[in-house]
Amino acid sequence: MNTSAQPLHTETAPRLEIRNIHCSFDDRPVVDNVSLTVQAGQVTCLLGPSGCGKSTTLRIIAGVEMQDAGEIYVDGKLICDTVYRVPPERREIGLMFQDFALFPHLSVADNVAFGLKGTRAEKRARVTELLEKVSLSQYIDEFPHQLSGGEQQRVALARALAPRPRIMLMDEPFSGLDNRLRDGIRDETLSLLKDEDTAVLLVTHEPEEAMRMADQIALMRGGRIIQQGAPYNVYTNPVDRAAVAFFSDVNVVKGTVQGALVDTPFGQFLTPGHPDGTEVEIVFRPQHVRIDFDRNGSGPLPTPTHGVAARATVERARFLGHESLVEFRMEFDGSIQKVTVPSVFLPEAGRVMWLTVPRRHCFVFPK
Ligand SMILES: Nc1ncnc2c1ncn2[C@@H]1O[C@H](COP(=O)(O)OP(=O)(O)OP(=O)(O)O)[C@@H](O)[C@H]1O
Repeated sequence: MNTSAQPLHTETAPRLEIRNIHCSFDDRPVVDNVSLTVQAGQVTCLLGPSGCGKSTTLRIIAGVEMQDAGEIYVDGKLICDTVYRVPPERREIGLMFQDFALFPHLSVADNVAFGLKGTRAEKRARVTELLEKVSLSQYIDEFPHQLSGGEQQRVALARALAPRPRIMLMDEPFSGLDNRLRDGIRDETLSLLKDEDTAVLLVTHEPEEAMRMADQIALMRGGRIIQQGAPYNVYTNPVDRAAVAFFSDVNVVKGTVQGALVDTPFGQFLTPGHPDGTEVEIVFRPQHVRIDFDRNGSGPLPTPTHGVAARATVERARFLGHESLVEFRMEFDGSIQKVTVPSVFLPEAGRVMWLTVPRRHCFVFPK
């Protein structure tokens, strides 16, 4: 039996694991019992609204902020708890922030070589390799002010990746970029990160960015991770109404539980686990509502798989470029429900129509 002190499960250990991290400022918990893992070659996005504690979590992992409780492991080896602490420069972590702050007096090559060790030739080879990967070889001897914002961002990425960090921490790295540049740079960044097999923890407040970049999303609110999983699962199995609303507009229909069922104009919904009298909300997204034309007051033909249709009147309709947004006033309670249609659909105000929502796209939450 091997009795020497070995790190636990190194073979299968995640590249980065944080366990039960707490951090308070002036007795106010800002990071509250946060645990997550990131595998090598994977991108985990810490997604949440401004002020929810994302950057503080990243700074704790980088070692520039100290947690009040909890541990950080890299490849199964403890690198930081409240007693033991590997200093930031020895954590093999690459950092990339929104203001990617290249050194203005250094050439592109010297910026990328900045954190590198080894001979001149070894450094030159790594710089050349990375600049090729970010398609900037022709700028090797230029200075940062001679490059566009997108090019500077790619140099910053090459600089952060040059020492082959075990982990990359990225804090809103694309938010300073022009909208039209962003998608292309995100995709290039993603393929380079995968190529380098580093583990990436990326902070963002933009759901589309997280959906585009992440293998795993950790949804954060008020210092806590409220849901973690693959983007598809987080989007399609939200834990509460706010989790739905974080990714898209929402529609809400209210009801009261009676015998594990709630009656709504869209038919009855099962509400297992909610006692009688509980007020619940049926939440659904505008893109999941189906519209049928009124056939002289008789409504659509019954289509049980789509659910029950409810009558509504067009309040207004707008074309948004990639879709049309139609707002309906519901006959049953006068509420406004939104529907998006992925084409030009601009019915006139006052027109009566029928709305149906497939059950699989409806979420039932206690109010
Ligand atoms: N050093 C500090 N001292 C006191 N309060 C702090 C400190 N650092 C952060 N905070 C507070 O902690 C909370 C979380 O900040 P943090 O920067 O982690 O949030 P965030 O989710 O990254 O938000 P944003 O996207 O706006 O940066 C904020 O209310 C912030 O004011």
